[in-house]
Amino acid sequence: MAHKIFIDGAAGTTGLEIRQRLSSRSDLTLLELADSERKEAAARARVLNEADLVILCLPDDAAREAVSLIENPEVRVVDASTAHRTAPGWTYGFAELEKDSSEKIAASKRVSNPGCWATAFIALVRPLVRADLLPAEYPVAANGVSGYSGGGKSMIAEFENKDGPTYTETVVRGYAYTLAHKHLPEMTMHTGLSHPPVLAPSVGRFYRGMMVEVPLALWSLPGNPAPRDIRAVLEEAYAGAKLVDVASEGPVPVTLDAEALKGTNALRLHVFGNDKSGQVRLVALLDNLGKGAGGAAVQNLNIMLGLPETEGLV
Ligand SMILES: NC(=O)C1=CN([C@@H]2O[C@H](COP(=O)(O)OP(=O)(O)OC[C@H]3O[C@@H](n4cnc5c(N)ncnc54)[C@H](OP(=O)(O)O)[C@@H]3O)[C@@H](O)[C@H]2O)C=CC1
Ligand SMILES: CC(=O)N[C@@H](CCC(=O)OP(=O)(O)O)C(=O)O
Repeated sequence: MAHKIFIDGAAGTTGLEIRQRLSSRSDLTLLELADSERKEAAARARVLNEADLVILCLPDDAAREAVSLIENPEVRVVDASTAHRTAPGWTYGFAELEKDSSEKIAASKRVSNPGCWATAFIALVRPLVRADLLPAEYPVAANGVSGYSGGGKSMIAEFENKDGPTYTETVVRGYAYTLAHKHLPEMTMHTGLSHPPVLAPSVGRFYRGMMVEVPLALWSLPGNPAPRDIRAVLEEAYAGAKLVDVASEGPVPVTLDAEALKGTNALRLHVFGNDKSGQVRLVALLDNLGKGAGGAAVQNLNIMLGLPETEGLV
């Protein structure tokens, strides 16, 4: 029998993406609410408790509320918001991260979907911390640019709705100058770093796609690792993964495009190094709505329901 799935927040940016990925699948039945009911707690509570698995594509407070409305102990949850990414009792839904991540996701009733900046950063840094190439105390920084769909409907309106009150002509803008970006807690916890990284994000005038960079001065690390040591650790960490790969060491590209993986569920890691200067630039490319949100949520759903990990994805 088909598994019953409810997407709470199905009319939002992430919800629509996920709906699109699931709607043609014959192994799933989507439970849906009429537009007039989609924000009514009683109607949501009914379908939240009827489903085998729910995906929350809501602002953080509404995601917490949705979890509180679930009384049926059989219902399984994938939360795409920031609300539960470091919460006890929740499994971090990054299937490729640790050798047993997929197994833990499969066994869990509560799975939090990683943030898009966090996905890129953790993918690059966690294997290096685990291999002791990067000491947990090391002061790591990261920068990058995301498409504006990363900010959901309100940011999409800022960039697209010419007649709206928040419209902007901006091409690239930095943000998070409070040094308190909402992904920092998960970035710290799930890499094993002792301190939050310094994150310098920006958003650009393109809909989807992102590029995140972690520059490292290898000469300052214990044991003076070479760029090839960093590459070897990352290649080993993601060997066999279908959605994450380390770009092969070929001719160094002149430029990289933040939109390179838009429309895909892939996460590609690049290692650019210079042996003489003892420096590397680690770069992750992904689609914020793919492996950065909807793609990862569908991957987690597949794993939790015992379906092939990449069903409906590649
Ligand atoms: N966009 C992205 O790239 C990513 C987003 N996420 C996370 O996914 C979640 C959704 O984000 P996103 O899709 O971008 O945001 P959107 O603003 O595009 O969508 C949120 C949806 O939730 C609906 N909603 C708000 N409050 C309630 C409520 N109380 N009950 C039911 N529905 C409600 C909104 O309704 P209405 O349409 O009326 O406004 C909207 O449709 C967020 O937590 C976000 O942080 C995670 C990774 C990446
Ligand atoms: C461009 C932009 O504003 N992006 C959002 C993150 C999008 C995202 O992935 O946030 P969650 O995963 O936490 O929902 C931001 O940096 O706040």
